[in-house]
Amino acid sequence: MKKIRAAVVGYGNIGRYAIEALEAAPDFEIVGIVRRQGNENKPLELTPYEVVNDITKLKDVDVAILALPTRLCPEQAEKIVAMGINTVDSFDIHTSILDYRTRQMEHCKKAGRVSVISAGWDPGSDSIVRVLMQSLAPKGLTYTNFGPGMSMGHSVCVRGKKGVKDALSVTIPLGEGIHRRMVYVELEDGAKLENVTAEIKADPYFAHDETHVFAVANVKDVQDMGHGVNLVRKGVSGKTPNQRMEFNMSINNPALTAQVLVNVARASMRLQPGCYTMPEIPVIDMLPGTREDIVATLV
Ligand SMILES: NC(=O)C1=CN([C@@H]2O[C@H](COP(=O)(O)OP(=O)(O)OC[C@H]3O[C@@H](n4cnc5c(N)ncnc54)[C@H](OP(=O)(O)O)[C@@H]3O)[C@@H](O)[C@H]2O)C=CC1
Ligand SMILES: N[C@@H](CCCC(=O)C(=O)O)C(=O)O
Repeated sequence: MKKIRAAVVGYGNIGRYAIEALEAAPDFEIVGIVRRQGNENKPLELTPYEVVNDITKLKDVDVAILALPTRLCPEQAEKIVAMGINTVDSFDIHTSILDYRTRQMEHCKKAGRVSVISAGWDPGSDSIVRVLMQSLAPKGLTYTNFGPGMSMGHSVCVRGKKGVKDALSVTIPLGEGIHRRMVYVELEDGAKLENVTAEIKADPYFAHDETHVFAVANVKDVQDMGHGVNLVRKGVSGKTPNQRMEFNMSINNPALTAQVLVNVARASMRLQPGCYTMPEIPVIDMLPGTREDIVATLV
């Protein structure tokens, strides 16, 4: 059977784990990796692969996994679908997802291609669980409690601030979906902690949560990629109250996110042209194999 030809765009945390997830998948082949620096200082583990600085240099790519900082995804998704290549990404600014989907829908329909956006674990697989739980108990309350653990979106956001060499943002659950942000920054020479703190607190990633910023000598010494979620809903099925449901996971953040990106890259090959979020995709299409085998074994 013809394998799905995937490219990975960006070789940071998610990019590295995306390569591993693609290598472990039975139905994918890696066409190449797109990096800002191209082939320069190619890491040893990428020896078997073509590394380029522009996706146009790779042949016959079916789907591009955008392992880029969230804020760069919309622009790249627009550019890459216009080349006739499907895209998947883990864009995680929840308040901007609908706008992004609306804009990317137009680009996908014009190009006759598919984008799956905001696919990771949150937004992503948690979004599917929230939709499912709400369908099981249509009236009620759902709480998404993260961590404690490293939020990659928040860490990437802080790393992009002036005066910051490296950063780690840890999410602390306070209960009922409320979180505290503990941010550890390695500052550039001459940068002032108070200026960096003010910039972080003003960013939409942090503006609505209690946030504390600390300077550390070396972020690598305090980093841990573990994270997790506790999703709970209590509500009413029909007219019957007290229905309580819960979903928990404790994970390596980039490994889980990359696995989901590979799953939706697969699903993208089976969808009609358009832009989708995860609850809009049949979950069965995220697995390799035939629908018949999956129905026979998992339904
Ligand atoms: N939805 C979800 O559940 C989740 C979403 N995410 C999202 O994934 C995103 C990526 O996270 P992560 O892999 O840790 O990020 P990294 O910073 O580790 O990697 C991003 C890579 O993008 C490339 N890149 C291209 N342009 C730029 C630029 N201007 N600045 C910085 N990097 C650039 C770089 O690769 P190169 O040098 O090779 O060009 C870089 O290594 C996060 O922003 C987060 O929002 C993360 C976890 C979960
Ligand atoms: N989008 C997150 C994954 C969900 C956890 C989260 O949003 C948080 O810790 O705030 C991330 O970037 O790590």
